[in-house]
Amino acid sequence: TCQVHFESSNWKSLSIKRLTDSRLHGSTGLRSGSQANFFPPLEDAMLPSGSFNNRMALITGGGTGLGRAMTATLSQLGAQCIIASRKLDVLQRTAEEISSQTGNKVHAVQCDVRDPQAVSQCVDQIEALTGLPDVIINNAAGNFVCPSERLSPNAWKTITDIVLNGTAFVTLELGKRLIQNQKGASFLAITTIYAESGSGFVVPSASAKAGVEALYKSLAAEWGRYGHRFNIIQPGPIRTKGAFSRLDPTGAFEKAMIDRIPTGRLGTPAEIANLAAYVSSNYASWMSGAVIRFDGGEYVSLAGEFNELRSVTPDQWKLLEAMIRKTKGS
Ligand SMILES: CC/C=C\C/C=C\C=C\C(=O)SCCNC(=O)CCNC(=O)[C@H](O)C(C)(C)COP(=O)(O)OP(=O)(O)OC[C@H]1O[C@@H](n2cnc3c(N)ncnc32)[C@H](O)[C@@H]1OP(=O)(O)O
Ligand SMILES: NC(=O)C1=CN([C@@H]2O[C@H](COP(=O)(O)OP(=O)(O)OC[C@H]3O[C@@H](n4cnc5c(N)ncnc54)[C@H](OP(=O)(O)O)[C@@H]3O)[C@@H](O)[C@H]2O)C=CC1
Repeated sequence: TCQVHFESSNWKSLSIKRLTDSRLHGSTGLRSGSQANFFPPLEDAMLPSGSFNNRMALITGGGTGLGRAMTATLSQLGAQCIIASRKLDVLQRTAEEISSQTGNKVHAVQCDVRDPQAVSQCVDQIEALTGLPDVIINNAAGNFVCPSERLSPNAWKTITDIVLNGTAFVTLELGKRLIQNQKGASFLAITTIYAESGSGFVVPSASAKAGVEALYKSLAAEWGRYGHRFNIIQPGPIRTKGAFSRLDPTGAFEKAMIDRIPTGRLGTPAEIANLAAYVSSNYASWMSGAVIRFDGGEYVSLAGEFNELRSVTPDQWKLLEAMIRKTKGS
């Protein structure tokens, strides 16, 4: 039976008490993670094979993590891919591995997106290798958790240069050349759910990702006339070495994240790769200016003022309901 003593009628103190009381914690059966069984991730490519035949795709940061997964899916669906980032050895290894699995060529091009000259040279190289791409995925990013009072000017500049300026340099350089060549394209930016809400402890990333969203929504309006679509995916937490080593270095944060995600689990790289492939494909040719949150419900879970009441047990609800019903008038 439930042994909760109500010291006040404040539901928040009740909820916090429950979360820290191990005798009660197991009793709801709701937060055990078993709800993830309702939402199993599917790992195979969703679109028909050949959906990207004769199409060229550029994926920045395509050597690792989510960019690598998107490259693998696009390549499997027939695209010729170009992956670009700073570490050529990592890019070459990924390119060879994916190519050998899919039979479609993956090119590795070194590029630091913070440097507009390097971006221009990278696009020269791409033009020579494959011609201008039909699909551009701005996925490269930098981030780390840090109290804002500890950030140096260079720390701020490093993150905002990669995320906002890097995305702008790649997008503008390719956009101008595509316009000159009268070629249409799909642009996709990978942001994050806190681009919308802001978030403490990742302030340069939050500011830059919000800027990326403004850039993409603005260009969706301006460059439709040139045949360009611009869309945004905001992922929730998906385990990658790059993200988790910098945002949850001890691993202590992961359980709390899973507990607040209504689907009871992290996302997988293959799931976001399927969504990115759809958004970048001709099946989504009417989609532009869209912001797609892909987070298992984490954002709304964090936002709702009363969502902590999930941890109230049925017995506790009986008590709460009796208290509420006893109230007469205001
Ligand atoms: C758990 C996940 C849940 C949710 C995820 C949600 C959103 C995720 C968003 C993401 O973007 S995840 C992707 C993360 N991936 C990466 O960050 C990969 C690339 N990152 C890097 O290469 C580095 O981490 C980098 C961003 C710091 C850039 O490397 P670079 O070599 O160019 O920089 P420096 O090492 O020279 O540092 C520049 C500048 O920053 C200061 N700095 C670096 N780390 C920290 C830190 N941890 N705390 C405070 N400051 C830091 C460093 O000191 C330099 O400043 P100064 O010159 O010293 O002033
Ligand atoms: N994983 C997650 O939970 C979430 C991820 N995201 C977003 O997903 C995207 C991928 O992140 P994820 O795969 O997790 O992390 P990774 O660290 O694996 O990916 C980041 C990529 O960006 C590249 N990169 C970093 N700096 C530069 C630069 N200056 N020039 C060119 N490329 C650069 C890196 O390659 P290199 O080091 O070779 O330059 C790396 O391949 C990012 O936009 C991130 O913000 C958003 C929300 C959640």
